[in-house]
Amino acid sequence: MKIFSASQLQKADKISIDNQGITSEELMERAATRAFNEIENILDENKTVKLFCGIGNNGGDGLVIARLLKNSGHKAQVYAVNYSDKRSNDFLANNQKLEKMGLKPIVLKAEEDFPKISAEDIVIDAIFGIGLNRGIKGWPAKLVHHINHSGAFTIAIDMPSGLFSDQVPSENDAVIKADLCLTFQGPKLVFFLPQTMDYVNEFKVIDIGLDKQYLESLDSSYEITGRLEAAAIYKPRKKNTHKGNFGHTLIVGGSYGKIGSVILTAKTALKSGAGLCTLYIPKCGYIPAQTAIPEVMVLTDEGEEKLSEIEFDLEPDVICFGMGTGKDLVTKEAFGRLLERTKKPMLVDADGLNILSENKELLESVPKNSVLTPHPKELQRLIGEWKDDFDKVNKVKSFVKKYNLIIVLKGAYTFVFSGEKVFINISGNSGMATAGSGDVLSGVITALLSQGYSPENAARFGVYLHGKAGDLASADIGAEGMISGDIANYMGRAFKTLI
Ligand SMILES: NC(=O)C1=CN([C@@H]2O[C@H](COP(=O)(O)OP(=O)(O)OC[C@H]3O[C@@H](n4cnc5c(N)ncnc54)[C@H](O)[C@@H]3O)[C@@H](O)[C@H]2O)[C@@H](O)CC1
Ligand SMILES: [K+]
Repeated sequence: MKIFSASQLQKADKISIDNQGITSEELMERAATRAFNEIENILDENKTVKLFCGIGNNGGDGLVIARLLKNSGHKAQVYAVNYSDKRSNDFLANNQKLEKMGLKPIVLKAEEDFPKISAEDIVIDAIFGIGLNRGIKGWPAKLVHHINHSGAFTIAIDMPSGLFSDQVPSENDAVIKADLCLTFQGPKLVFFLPQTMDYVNEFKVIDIGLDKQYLESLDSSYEITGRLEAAAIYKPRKKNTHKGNFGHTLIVGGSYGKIGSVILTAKTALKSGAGLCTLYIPKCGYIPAQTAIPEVMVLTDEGEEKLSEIEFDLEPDVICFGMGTGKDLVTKEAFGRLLERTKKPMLVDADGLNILSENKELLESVPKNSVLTPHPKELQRLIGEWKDDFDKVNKVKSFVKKYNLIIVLKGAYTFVFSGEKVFINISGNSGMATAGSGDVLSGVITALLSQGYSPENAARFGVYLHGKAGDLASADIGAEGMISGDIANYMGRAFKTLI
């Protein structure tokens, strides 16, 4: 699923109206009716709905919803948030229809007019949608705070009012905090960025029937990775195969006290379908690794406690480097030599990334199309500071183009940057914020690379599977109870959900 900008959606509205031979009022009726159907599904008859309508088309949607609520016998109070006297045509048309039914919106013009909102009420926010072009100021801003402080379950129509679709609000801007956002046609980029995601606790996409062909023709850098997209990438195994078909992964990492990290990565690689897996670790890790995973082969470095040479006599299909290595000079130098010798795309994580950040000249030697998996702090060390999330996204886009790499930026929504594209993953949960979760992610992506997935698909699919395995683990044992080894243990079941 592509993510469209506000201007693309506004244009798609117009084109759909023309192609379908309908009026904009009819499109509004369709969009708002579908939103109403969702609202009705979760409405409890005893609840009072307080609808706050702006005076543009987002407000028009609110008025349609008010009419439908009244028709189906719900208790609804409708307020027109009169921040200006320039009402849109479709707002006016729907206001008339509502008045004909004997329901006249109460006009709010100042703070004295604000109604009491109790925590038991349901608020529908139809004040501003994608037409927002400046921060909300004055008494409407106070109304937004009044709604946010009420404790009422708040449903935003299309966008939480005050949230821009293409910029981060400033600290002084008033923005609705929506428990649920019913968003038209597709989610907006700001729903996924760390600085703005908290305004949308949950969102549901309402298909308002815009012209499919036109939408498909639109260019967008941003795409969602959900179940459908993951299933399209998945290549089920053929019957006539042997372990050699699924590749040999070499996982290089670990140091004294941090052998667990590479063990987790290797275990996950095997549980994600890698045919063979060899661990390359300092000597001190030999017994723990052999004991923890009998299926893995273990090679040891000359170094007792840290990697110092990285010499091996095998031809892996993919090399993964960096978890638990530390950044010692001998390790850095051995990593540099490994990069020089490696031609196939590899995966670099954790201290591997920190070594690259401290020795930027090494970035030129990272094989093209390699996958780097930083968390935000590691990313900052790699690319420098950013002003806000939009600036960060642009900086990462330039970085991946400059070095021909793929960046997996880990977070509540993990972003995969590849060429012009940014893929936003929607599986996963807060239980995955636990030690070693990143080591597991490296394991699954490495295993997919070894099985012949392209680096972009391996990154995108691996991130999805990692999140899905986390969701299955959380459903069974709870977000607090799960540890990263559980994510590895649920990997097979994550694949099975795609069959
Ligand atoms: N035919 C269509 O175009 C459809 C539009 N729909 C709805 O229409 C919405 C967009 O409607 P509009 O373009 O009328 O815009 P909004 O309803 O979001 O905003 C109304 C107007 O307020 C003004 N404004 C913006 N920021 C302001 C601020 N901070 N303070 C005061 N005034 C401000 C702008 O002039 C803007 O056009 C969508 O989000 C969606 O809810 C849907 O009904 C689907 C169909
Ligand atoms: K809204």
